[in-house]
Amino acid sequence: MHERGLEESGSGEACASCELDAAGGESAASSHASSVEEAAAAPVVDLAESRARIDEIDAQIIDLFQRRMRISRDVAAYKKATGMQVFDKAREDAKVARARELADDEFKDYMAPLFDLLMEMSRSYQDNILAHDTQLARDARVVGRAEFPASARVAVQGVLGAYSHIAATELFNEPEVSFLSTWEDVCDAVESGAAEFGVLPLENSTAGAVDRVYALMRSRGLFIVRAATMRIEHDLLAKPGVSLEDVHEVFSHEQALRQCEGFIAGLPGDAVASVRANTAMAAQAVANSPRRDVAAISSAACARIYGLDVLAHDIQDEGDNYTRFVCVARKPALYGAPTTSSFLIVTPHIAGALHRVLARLATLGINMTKLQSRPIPGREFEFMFYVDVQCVPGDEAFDAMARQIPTLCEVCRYLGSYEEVSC
Ligand SMILES: C=C(O[C@@H]1C=C(C(=O)O)C=C[C@H]1O)C(=O)O
Repeated sequence: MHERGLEESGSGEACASCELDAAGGESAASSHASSVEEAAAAPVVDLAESRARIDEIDAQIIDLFQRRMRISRDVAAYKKATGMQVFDKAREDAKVARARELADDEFKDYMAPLFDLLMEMSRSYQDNILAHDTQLARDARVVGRAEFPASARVAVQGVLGAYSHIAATELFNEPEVSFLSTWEDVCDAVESGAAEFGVLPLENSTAGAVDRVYALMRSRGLFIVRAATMRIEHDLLAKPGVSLEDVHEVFSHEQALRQCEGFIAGLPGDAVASVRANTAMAAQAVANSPRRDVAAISSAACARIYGLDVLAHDIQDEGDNYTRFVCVARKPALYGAPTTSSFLIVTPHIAGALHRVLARLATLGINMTKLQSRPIPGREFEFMFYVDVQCVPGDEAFDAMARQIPTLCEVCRYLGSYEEVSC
């Protein structure tokens, strides 16, 4: 009964545990190995022979699978002619329930994952045949290739020496930088054309996602055209001649202060932490202060800009600290050698909706490098997802994905394809 349907003709295919039953009078292989003597007495099933039998069955599975998929093709044609959706939940639920009924008790629980996979492949095949012309596919078709510009008008939030400014100078050889007060202002400048590009921090390896920047990626129509990961090295800066013993107050951005708590606690002069809007402003405040007992946690670049000395270098308590910045523009473009694409999706609020998206990426052989969930404003307990994948327009996998993934989502917005650089 173990190979019901496939072996109806009774080709003599026997079950290994039945053979053991016959030979040793026991039903489970594990009990055969319960003692050394019994294990020695038990007949060992030949591995090569078992594998040869598995190979034979697999050949039949392949044949049946292909027959099933060819029928799926007919179903796709029917759905195209009648305008029916590819996914039919009621039919799939009934199929899994029936498979559980047909399977022996021992194998019932394998039926749902087995049929989920079979039906996912059948749906993927149908979606491919239907070649949906989605907005994502249209956006990807028009995105052009170009060299990344060496100089440009670039907007950043903060002041001279802020990490976003350093990122802008790493991304562009000769940026003409404008310093704005907020990330919203940076997006406004890019949208209005006042700046060609904006540089925004998207995530930090210790502090996590920068929620407000993610929200802007959703609400604004901007595209990522490059990403830069920068190792953040926090330094302690003070006026020339000030020593570690003199420091009684340390200025910095609250995240930097948190990342250097242990260092501050270990300072000889019982120093207290004092929050500033950002690390560059902290350096500026030390430079402008008449006091000689203050220091700033900031960057080596800010030491040069504000005429301060580096009292201690690389002072964060824990290992490496990276921030990933994105360079955004009004239009998508493939600059240099892009490898990563980002998009934002909202899946239907039903069981398995996100699973179907992830399964489709797996079916298409696409490597997903990020999945970030954020609440949808105004919709309680519903989430949108930011997805990064390792393929770009023009790749066969991307083009298939662009036609298929939007059909599984309520919203699927392309956020751009870009090269990832480190600085
Ligand atoms: C093949 C069909 O399309 C899809 C795939 C199914 C399958 O592979 O069995 C079942 C339902 C649909 O989600 C169908 O509608 O019958």
